Amino acid sequence: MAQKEPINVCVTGAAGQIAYSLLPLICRGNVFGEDQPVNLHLLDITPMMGTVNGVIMELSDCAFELVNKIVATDDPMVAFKDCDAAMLVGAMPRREGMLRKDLLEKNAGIFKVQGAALDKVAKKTVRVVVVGNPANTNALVTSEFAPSIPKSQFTALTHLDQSRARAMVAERAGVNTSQVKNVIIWGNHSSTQYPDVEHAVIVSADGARTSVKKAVGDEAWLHGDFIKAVQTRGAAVIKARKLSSAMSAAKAVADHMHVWWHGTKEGEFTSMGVMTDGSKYGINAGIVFSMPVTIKDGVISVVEGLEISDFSRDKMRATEHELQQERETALKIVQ
Ligand SMILES: NC(=O)c1ccc[n+]([C@@H]2O[C@H](COP(=O)([O-])OP(=O)(O)OC[C@H]3O[C@@H](n4cnc5c(N)ncnc54)[C@H](O)[C@@H]3O)[C@@H](O)[C@H]2O)c1
Ligand SMILES: O=C(O)CC[C@H](O)C(=O)O
Repeated sequence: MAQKEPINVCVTGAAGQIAYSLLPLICRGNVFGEDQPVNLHLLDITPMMGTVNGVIMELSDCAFELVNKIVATDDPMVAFKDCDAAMLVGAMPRREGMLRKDLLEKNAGIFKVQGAALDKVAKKTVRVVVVGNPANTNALVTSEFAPSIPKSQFTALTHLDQSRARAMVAERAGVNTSQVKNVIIWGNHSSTQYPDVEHAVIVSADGARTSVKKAVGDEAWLHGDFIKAVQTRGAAVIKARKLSSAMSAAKAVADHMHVWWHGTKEGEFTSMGVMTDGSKYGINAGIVFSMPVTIKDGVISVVEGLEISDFSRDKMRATEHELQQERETALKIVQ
């Protein structure tokens, strides 16, 4: 069988923690497929290039068969050249005691520069996932500065929140995580996000579907401690590790891009931050808001027509409000 042409995959923040767990997943074929060769474009800032070279030495020592070429650079114009996929990880993580606002001030500028570079040199079909926090608003900034690339190509990572929610539900219901489907993350990758199980199901080995509500049988938990635990899980990891989540974040980035590349399964949806156009679930236009989506042939479509309870509506409003405020602050910073 003829070998596939390599695709160009950029990972920013290549010297950092998340990249260290993410790169092996890409190189083993866990993201783009086990038959898909990759040219890796690794971007970091100038002082980190020594570390990036060490990472490249290790990648070489792994002898990954799918790696065709590796380019290491501190120049976004080189990193994004002809890119098919861009994983924008590089940004400062929050440490204990830091506020979200502090991160916006520190990181928004990075995404202005990278958006402008993507605009000039990446393929117009490039699939971008923004991981660096605040991920939703950084995705918005990236897209603002890349006007020649369709807004549909910019997404923010909320897959980690989805995985956290599925794992918590699975544990509570006494089932395997793989059985928990269609949990939705609405809104911001922050403590206002709304992990919604009102449409979620547990699928048994014979294909029977039971609502999560029924399987868990504890609405007070689902409406209370469960939501809080998902919303604050990132902070809990920082408190315990004294470092931001990295292994789980890398797995989530890989899963996010894998589903974008290969599509969602029949009857299933996944959540990601997408640019709003004002026509879905009453959420205002112009923010990157996590929604349930299906994906076919690389095209992301928001799942429409889900019934939204008053409880859900209130939670969605709160996270929408936070994103609108972040948007205002960010656009002032990068103007
Ligand atoms: N969305 C999510 O679910 C999620 C989950 C975990 C972490 N994060 C975020 O991901 C980001 C990275 O986390 P980490 O633990 O890998 O951090 P890290 O500090 O270990 O690594 C970040 C890397 O980015 C690099 N960097 C900084 N500015 C850059 C620029 N302009 N261009 C390219 N690279 C640059 C740094 O030099 C560093 O090597 C943080 O903002 C963190 O908060 C998001
Ligand atoms: O900074 C935070 O509170 C969260 C860090 C990271 O995004 C995560 O979800 O683990």
